[in-house]
Amino acid sequence: MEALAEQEILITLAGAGVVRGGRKLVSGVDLTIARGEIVTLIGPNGSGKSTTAKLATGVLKPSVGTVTRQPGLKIGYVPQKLTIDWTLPLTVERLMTLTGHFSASAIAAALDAVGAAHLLKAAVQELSGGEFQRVLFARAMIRKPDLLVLDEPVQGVDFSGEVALYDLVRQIRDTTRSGILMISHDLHVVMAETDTVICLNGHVCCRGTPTAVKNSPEYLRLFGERAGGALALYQHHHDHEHHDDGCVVPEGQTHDHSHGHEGHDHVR
Ligand SMILES: Nc1ncnc2c1ncn2[C@@H]1O[C@H](COP(=O)(O)OP(=O)(O)OP(=O)(O)O)[C@@H](O)[C@H]1O
Repeated sequence: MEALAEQEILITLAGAGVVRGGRKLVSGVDLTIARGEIVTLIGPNGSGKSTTAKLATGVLKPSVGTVTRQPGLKIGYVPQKLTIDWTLPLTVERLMTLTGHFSASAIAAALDAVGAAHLLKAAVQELSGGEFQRVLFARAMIRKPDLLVLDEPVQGVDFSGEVALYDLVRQIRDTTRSGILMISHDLHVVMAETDTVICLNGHVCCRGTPTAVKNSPEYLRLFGERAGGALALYQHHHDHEHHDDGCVVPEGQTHDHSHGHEGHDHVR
């Protein structure tokens, strides 16, 4: 992340809370999301992750505190579940146009950006979990959002698919410079590239970099027994270089703009 003064803040929640039927669903939430920042919400079931995301996106209004969004902010949303009539045939191409009219070239570009260009004519019913998530990413990104909200992006995806999807999230952040708000329903796995983890338990229990949260007494108190004291960080290191368009430079070729990357492993 850039220095604080240079950050373009997209959304600010200040002391925000939601009360329903006299009950506080979530309270006292302070958070900002800046352009190019990845913020991940974690917490047990019912701790207020979805409610906080809804406050940020404007689906819910705060009962207490304030929520400020940059004027004209465009938000792309990747839902946790999509209600589809699985008995009706539906191609990826058609799914992309269900919620808006987009040109064939815009659809092709959005699918290409998530590595799913070849799936244009595929039946949605026949996609793997990881392919389906990629198509949902493309569907959210086709509007070129300033902020992408991902509700459990790796749900129903096996480990190698999970690694690839986290890579894709990082790549989307790097290429589009959108802000990313991620809800992780898995308590213990957070993308290491997350700039800020916010751990909720009806209120903000702790926050910081993944490493800071992993070591914080509040996190250990909240999840210690179940988590075995470990917040697993998915990490990405490079031993390859990228062209300016993000493509990997083939082995044996050189690229002027060295990224200074070292080592390549995926750890979680
Ligand atoms: N519209 C609503 N009216 C009343 N209570 C609600 C409403 N929406 C959510 N809640 C309650 O608010 C609390 C926070 O819910 P929320 O969905 O934000 O949690 P979460 O952390 O996203 O949970 P999960 O991991 O289970 O999805 C829960 O106790 C939930 O039952």
